[in-house]
Amino acid sequence: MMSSNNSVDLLEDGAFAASKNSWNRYYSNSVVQPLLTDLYQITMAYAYWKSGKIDDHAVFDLFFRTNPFHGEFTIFAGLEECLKFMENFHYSETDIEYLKHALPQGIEEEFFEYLSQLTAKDVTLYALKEGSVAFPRVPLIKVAGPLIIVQLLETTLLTLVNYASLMATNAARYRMVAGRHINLLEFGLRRAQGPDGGLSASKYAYIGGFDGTSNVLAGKLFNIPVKGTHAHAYITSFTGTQELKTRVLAHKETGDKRDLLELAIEHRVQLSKILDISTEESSEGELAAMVSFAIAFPDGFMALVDTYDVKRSGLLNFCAVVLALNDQGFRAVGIRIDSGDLAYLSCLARETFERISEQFKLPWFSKLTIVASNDINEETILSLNEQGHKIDCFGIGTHLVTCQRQPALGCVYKMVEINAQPRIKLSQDVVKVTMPGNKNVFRLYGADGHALIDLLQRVDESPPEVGQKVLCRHPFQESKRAYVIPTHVEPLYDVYWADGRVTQAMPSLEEVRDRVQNSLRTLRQDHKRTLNPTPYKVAVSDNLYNFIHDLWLQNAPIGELS
Ligand SMILES: Nc1ncnc2c1ncn2[C@@H]1O[C@H](COP(=O)(O)OP(=O)(O)OP(=O)(O)O)[C@@H](O)[C@H]1O
Ligand SMILES: O=P(O)(O)OC[C@H]1O[C@H](OP(=O)(O)OP(=O)(O)O)[C@H](O)[C@@H]1O
Ligand SMILES: O=C(O)c1cccnc1
Ligand SMILES: [Mg+2]
Repeated sequence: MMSSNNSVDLLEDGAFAASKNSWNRYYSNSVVQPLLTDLYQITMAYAYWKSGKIDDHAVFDLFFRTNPFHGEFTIFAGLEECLKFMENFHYSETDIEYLKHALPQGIEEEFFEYLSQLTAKDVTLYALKEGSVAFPRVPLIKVAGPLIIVQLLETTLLTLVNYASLMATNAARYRMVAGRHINLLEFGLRRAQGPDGGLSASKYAYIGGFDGTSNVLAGKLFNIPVKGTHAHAYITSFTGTQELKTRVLAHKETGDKRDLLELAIEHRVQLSKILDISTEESSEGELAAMVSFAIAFPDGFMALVDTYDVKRSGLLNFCAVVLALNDQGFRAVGIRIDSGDLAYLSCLARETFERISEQFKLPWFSKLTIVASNDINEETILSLNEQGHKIDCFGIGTHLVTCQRQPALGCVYKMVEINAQPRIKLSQDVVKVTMPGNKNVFRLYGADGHALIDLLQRVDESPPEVGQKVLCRHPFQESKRAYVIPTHVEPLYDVYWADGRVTQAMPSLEEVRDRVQNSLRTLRQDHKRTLNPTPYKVAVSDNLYNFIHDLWLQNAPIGELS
């Protein structure tokens, strides 16, 4: 397998270890700026300003209502990017010029002066830890501060959290079905929703549990391992062995030079008898391509074997080149299969490797890596697992990065309090009713150590205590209640932004990636299974329950029957 460090077998050591530097700390996506918002945020800002609401203090919750992919959990991601946005929040001179032109005529000049001085310094942002599992209705982020600025943050925060969390969740689901020991590579850039979608996909796939990406810029910016093989074009660019300009490869230790093509042809004759495949059927162009690729990367030789016919051509040519490389002291890495029945072909390839391994007394030959790609999704992996396969690594693009099964996570940003007065948004649809007021969230753990329930409380309530009975209520169904005696209580919020600066040391991407797996481990298996998972409970305290329902009654108009 190839990497940016081509002298290293990447499947062994993983990352682009040459540089421990991450550009990520300095990289801030220049598209993420205050004008990356919906026009209505700015028109509202003017109307708030004009109506004297400049000193109003608001609290907004950012949350989703249903888990994606018919699952019962979501991975929260995107927080670091939100904080970078808060840090850089400032309208430039050209932004103001543009707004003067784009907003309706008649806007007072003083408003533009106000905007030009506006920053996020008076805002406080609370959030769950990036990479932790999260559930519907629990605010992932809570933002408090002057109404105008807090409102102006809405769209940008949502765009930073929605796709990031969806993507990290998708990746974590692929990791769950693939199991811990399979390598997962993200190959989606060409299919992603534009360049920014592609870059975000690589970052959040890694956080969600992928091992690397083919996206080189993501590798540089986020210090994610970059990995890859080659395309069919490399094979089809050769029509015959006469096209090989270089055939010589020096022995890795002795420096003794041999013609790699000649060695490969000799081995191919021998192998054709062992494997009972005629050399007539195998492609000369494919052999030439493999020999030339092996000469370019003798330590990381990896080849696509499905360009013509896996059984009759690709595998035979590949194994011949691997034996030729072995003559010259090099150990190949493996194959990629990109079409056909991946279960059958991977078993066939493994069997072939095992036979050769035994015949030539080369134990490592049986362990050559088998990479599979081609429109793979969660269901394909589950089905391959059921059938039995010998794949070591999946290369996944389209379904992963476009989140084909559910292309958006419906995070929303709702006002829950203004000037210390709670606000509730009513709806015919009960799941759309907001949870009013400034709230805190606690995760309560059960006797077996698993997370049992998330409990929302009003901020002025005292937190639940270990060993003390807590009444947990369904937010909308009066009869649904339970007592919980937690063995551990985890407050879910930390303050991440206050007094104009980031208030926590930000974890590295690796740490966030580890948190995803650790956090998922706290969930019971039945919440995580693919088919009909059990919903995780999100409850409110008795106090919050009564508060919501009193407010609901106060705000719901009484109808008249006639
Ligand atoms: N054993 C298998 N079980 C379930 N799904 C599989 C298996 N093998 C491959 N698949 C999936 O089946 C689909 C096959 O794709 P498709 O019908 O395009 O065939 P193909 O092999 O790519 O053919 P072509 O060579 O013509 O491109 C892919 O999505 C692939 O991931
Ligand atoms: O299938 P995905 O999950 O998106 O993975 C990435 C795909 O991109 C590459 O080829 P491409 O699809 O461009 O061409 P191909 O279909 O002819 O292989 C690769 O060979 C994979 O098939
Ligand atoms: O390196 C690969 O094999 C690769 C990269 C991108 C897309 N498909 C395959
Ligand atoms: Mg394809």
